[in-house]
Amino acid sequence: MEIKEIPVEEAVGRVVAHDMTQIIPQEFKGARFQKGDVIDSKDISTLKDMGKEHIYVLSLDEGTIHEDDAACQIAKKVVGKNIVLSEANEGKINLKAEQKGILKVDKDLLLDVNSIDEILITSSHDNIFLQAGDSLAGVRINPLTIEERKLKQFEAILGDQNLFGIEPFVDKKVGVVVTGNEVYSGRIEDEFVPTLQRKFKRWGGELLDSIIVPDEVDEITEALSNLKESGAEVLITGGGMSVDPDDLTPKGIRNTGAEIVKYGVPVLPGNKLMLAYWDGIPVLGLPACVIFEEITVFDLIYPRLLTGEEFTRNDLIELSYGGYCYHCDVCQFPQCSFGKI
Ligand SMILES: Nc1nc2c(c(=O)[nH]1)N[C@H]1C(S)=C(S)[C@@H](COP(=O)(O)OP(=O)(O)OC[C@H]3O[C@@H](n4cnc5c(N)ncnc54)[C@H](O)[C@@H]3O)O[C@H]1N2
Ligand code: MOO
Repeated sequence: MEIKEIPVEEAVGRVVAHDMTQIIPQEFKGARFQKGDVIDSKDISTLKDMGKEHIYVLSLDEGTIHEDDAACQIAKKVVGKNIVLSEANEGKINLKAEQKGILKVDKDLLLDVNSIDEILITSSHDNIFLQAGDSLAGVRINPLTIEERKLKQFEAILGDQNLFGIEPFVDKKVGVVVTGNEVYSGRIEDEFVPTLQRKFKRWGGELLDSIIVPDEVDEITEALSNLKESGAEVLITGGGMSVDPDDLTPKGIRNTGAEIVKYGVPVLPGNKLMLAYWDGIPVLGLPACVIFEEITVFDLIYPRLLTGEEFTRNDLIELSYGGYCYHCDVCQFPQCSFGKI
């Protein structure tokens, strides 16, 4: 890389070799141009206002690329669907969510591409919930200029894959079966439906209908069947998931003929959750801790179900790492370690 003096009129597209200060009394004092900035046509007049007839620019060696251009090229290659890119600045580009959804990160590939020292790609966690406009990752070029061969090396590792994508939400109709003799008989007021309504507001989905049944296996199975018939796209049961003789909900779900993915998930709170699929419809058996705790395993699984993701037994086992909630005084989820793999 070489430093050259050139007339400002010839500076468009060239790279500034050092910071250049502008002072406008009562208005501005600072580096109007910084080392590494690329000059565009609008900048010529500003440079003249600053008294510059000539400036120092960096001349790129053959086979090298400016940090901003390289960051742009790389950022475009690593993004999949529903992600937008910021402008390049100081060799860095931020990636943001174009719409609400679940972030998908190819973690292994992320580690592979970061084996090139000149390219630094930083990511949020796989499977986190993002609102439109949320930042999720950064792409930075380490030196001011990077050799083209490093970009080729990066492309060879990436192939036709990408690192990041956002799976959008689809609002689904949810059928809820509340179980428990104490609720059915009216001894206590149901807390499941109000809790779930709050969760639907936060994550999405809408209540199709809810049915309260006693702790009777056949009644649980029949209520699920009725809600399925009515067009439920997700089925949820509340309560009766633990070890007492009256905890009969898992049996009620099994008796529908649904395929059980797993009963018992290594996440706290929420160990006693069951996930099954019944003709492709997810069935979630929720333990009663969901009505007591602010955030549980439900909040890790349900938003992903809204994207149409199909969970395997292994996906549920993977939740064990990071699946321990700290019960903070003020809950910051999802900006915390809960559910981060
Ligand atoms: N010895 C063990 N005890 C418990 C275990 C265990 O593994 N071994 N598991 C614990 C876990 S984890 C959970 S979570 C809880 C609750 O599990 P259940 O889903 O079986 O809850 P229930 O027995 O049905 O009810 C517990 C409690 O919550 C009230 N409840 C239930 N449904 C409603 C509702 N719709 N509205 C309001 N309140 C409701 C119910 O009246 C009980 O007071 O079990 C641990 N125990
Ligand atoms: O389903 Mo329970 O967490 O684990 O309280």
